[in-house]
Amino acid sequence: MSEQGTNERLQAFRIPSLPPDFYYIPDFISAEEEASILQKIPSNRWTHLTHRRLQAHPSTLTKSNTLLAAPLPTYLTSSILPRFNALSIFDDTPHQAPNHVLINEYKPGEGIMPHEDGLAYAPVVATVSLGGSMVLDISAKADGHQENFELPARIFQEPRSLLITTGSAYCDLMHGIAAVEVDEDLGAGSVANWGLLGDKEGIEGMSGRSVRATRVSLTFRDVMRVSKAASKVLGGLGRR
Ligand SMILES: O=C(O)CCC(=O)C(=O)O
Ligand SMILES: [Fe+2]
Repeated sequence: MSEQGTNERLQAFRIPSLPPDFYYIPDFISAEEEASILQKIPSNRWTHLTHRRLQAHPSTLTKSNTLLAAPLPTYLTSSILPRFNALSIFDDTPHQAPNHVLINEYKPGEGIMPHEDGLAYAPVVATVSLGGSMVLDISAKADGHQENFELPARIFQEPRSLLITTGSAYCDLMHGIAAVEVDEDLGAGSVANWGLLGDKEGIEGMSGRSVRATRVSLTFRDVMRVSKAASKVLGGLGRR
């Protein structure tokens, strides 16, 4: 996101105290939209891993990290893409729009090891959370210098929220989710996006604890390398 692309509205959601280019927006989608998306995720496309299950739309990348061009399903785009556009989130990526969505589902006690998302994608991830809350742990890479910021840090993601990770936050940091059933010690001093949360009171009422429920995340990305070959073949067949 360039300075021009980053509009005023987005600046209000920047997570202070962290390296630049994390933005957190609570209540990005409505409860009705959340329920509708959850209900439309196909039950027969999951790949099961030890600590989560996932599916990729429109498809998994090839071995050379190429996306075979195909549209995203409309249930993932109809309410969400116009809002991304209004915030100029993908204005500076090669295709100026997300072309790939990874859906991850975590049951209580599941998580994902610290990692970085790498070079197959433009350095912008927009993550919509559905169903449950959890803490995303942010840490510096072993070789990274981030003296001005307090790392590791924690970002609390509520259901229906959007987290944008871009710029150096994408390139220089790692993220992971602890495999726990309860996130603890949540408060103003320990959660980087505390001031931006939609429901701090709910956490305070639980003395800084948040019990995990099943969480589904939609990670929207722009894959750099796209092949039109497959769609040409299919289009050609379709015309016959
Ligand atoms: O579920 C999330 O929010 C994180 C998923 C993730 O890091 C990934 O798919 O690369
Ligand atoms: Fe990731």
